[in-house]
Amino acid sequence: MTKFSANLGFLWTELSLPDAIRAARSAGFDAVECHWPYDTPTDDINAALAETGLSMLGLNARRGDTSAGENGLSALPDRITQARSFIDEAIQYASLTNTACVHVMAGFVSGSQAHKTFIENLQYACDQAASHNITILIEPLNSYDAPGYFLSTSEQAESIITEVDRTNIKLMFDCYHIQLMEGDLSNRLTRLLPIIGHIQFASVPDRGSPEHGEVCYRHIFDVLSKLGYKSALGAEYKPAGKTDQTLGWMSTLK
Ligand SMILES: O=C(O)[C@@H](O)C(=O)CO
Ligand SMILES: [Mg+2]
Repeated sequence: MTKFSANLGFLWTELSLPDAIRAARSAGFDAVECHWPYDTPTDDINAALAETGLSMLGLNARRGDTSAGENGLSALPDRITQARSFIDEAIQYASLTNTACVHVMAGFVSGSQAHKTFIENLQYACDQAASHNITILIEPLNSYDAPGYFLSTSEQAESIITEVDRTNIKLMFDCYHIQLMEGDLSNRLTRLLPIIGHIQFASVPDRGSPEHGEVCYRHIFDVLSKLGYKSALGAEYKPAGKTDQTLGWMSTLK
């Protein structure tokens, strides 16, 4: 039976994070994950997790000045100090909430200096995270939604992971982004499984609930089940309306 994690960056966004955790439990999710939880005290998160019995699978380091369009700082050569302070903050928050993974975002930049900066910041993040048993994730984003984002394909992520050369760095394989950029999801999931730390999904191309669109998630989840993948899959889609009214897929895709 497939397990699902509710991505609270997109689902139940009208609720506070603790109440969204409770809503995810009531809806039958097996775990939760979020984007940027920093306005919520860790005690409130922990109370909701304890009450529901759910665990938090992942959170993101801050992205920088989002009003100026920033989307991560970790590959920006002139922002290393701030990028590392966001990494420290994310690891601290994850450690206090027993969160398994921290997603470190690269940002809008390109070139060899950016590549070097991203590698070194990721090595820093992995070394800080190791003693807390936290895994660092990197996620390729598609170039329709995030044009100019430094990391855009699973192939680039694979070579970065090799170069970072730490045991606690993995790929966040978001089927939505990877279908838009590269396709061939079944073969790619199979080949990349050893370096995958978390999987997310949404319909393609509209990033809605997963029962429609060009990807047959029934097939993808069967592939993962045959591969022995047991971790909860992250439902990271933008609900059309109230989240509770978009969950019909949960019973058919279980
Ligand atoms: O796919 C996404 O957008 C997310 O997983 C994320 O972490 C923020 O960009
Ligand atoms: Mg994602």
